[in-house]
Amino acid sequence: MILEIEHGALGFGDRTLWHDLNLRVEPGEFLAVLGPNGSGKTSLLRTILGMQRLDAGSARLLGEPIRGGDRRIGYVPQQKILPPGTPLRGRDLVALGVDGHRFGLPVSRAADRARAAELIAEVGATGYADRPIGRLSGGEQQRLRVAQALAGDPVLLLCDEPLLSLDLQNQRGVAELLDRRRREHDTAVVFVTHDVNPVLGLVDRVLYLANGRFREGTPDEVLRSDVLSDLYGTPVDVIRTGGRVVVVGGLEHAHHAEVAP
Ligand SMILES: Nc1ncnc2c1ncn2[C@@H]1O[C@H](COP(=O)(O)OP(=O)(O)OP(=O)(O)O)[C@@H](O)[C@H]1O
Repeated sequence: MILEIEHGALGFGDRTLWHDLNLRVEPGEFLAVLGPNGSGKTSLLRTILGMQRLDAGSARLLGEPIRGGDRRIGYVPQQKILPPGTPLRGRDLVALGVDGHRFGLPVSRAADRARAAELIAEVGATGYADRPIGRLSGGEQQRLRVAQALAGDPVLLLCDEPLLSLDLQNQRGVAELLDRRRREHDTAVVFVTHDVNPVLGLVDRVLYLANGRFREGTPDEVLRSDVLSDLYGTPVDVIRTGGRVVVVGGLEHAHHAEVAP
């Protein structure tokens, strides 16, 4: 098992984000973390990264207590498009992932350069890796961020809304990249998103956070009107149409992007 959270609880002030959270993630598994704004999705990733302590319970990576800065975890943070003037090439961004953690130590530069080139090729970015990163499209920048996250050859990849602001074609491209990684290397993927549709075909299990509670299971087990109505505590309709899932209702809680027009 890659990740195990037992009886996890987290809150801020008198607000509980989630409690009694039991979660196991197996090698190669794709877990989507869903839920409305503020339900604690990013905080869950920060907990797994060791940047946020649980109020109760335990979190383990490969059987050991979570510690910060573990290179066996790759992280694709919430996307920020970099401004055109950013004085960095795509290749530099990836190289930071390769040698950034050994800053100040003698390093084998040639080996690092070769590793960066290998990662860049893995995400299909060789053609533009030497251009200023701020001049690349959102999709191109995102591929390079994924390459950086893969630098430590992670067993677990945490992705926070990695498809945000990408067009459909780029959404598909980045999702396929993550999918290939888990199939070829058995890397587990924990993927935070407000819209499950772009990855619905890849998702093994869903963790749905809302109202200080959660539901966990396959998409068919969780993305159901009765299950989400119970979770939100208000009537919610889950509509499946044209291969998509649309969550309607629970308006004051649901994320706008999940609500049908
Ligand atoms: N360090 C902190 N101190 C106090 N409150 C915090 C802290 N970190 C997060 N919060 C609060 O916890 C709640 C959950 O935040 P989090 O970013 O995990 O939500 P989210 O589900 O990722 O939301 P979104 O979909 O909007 O990104 C928010 O109300 C946030 O303000």
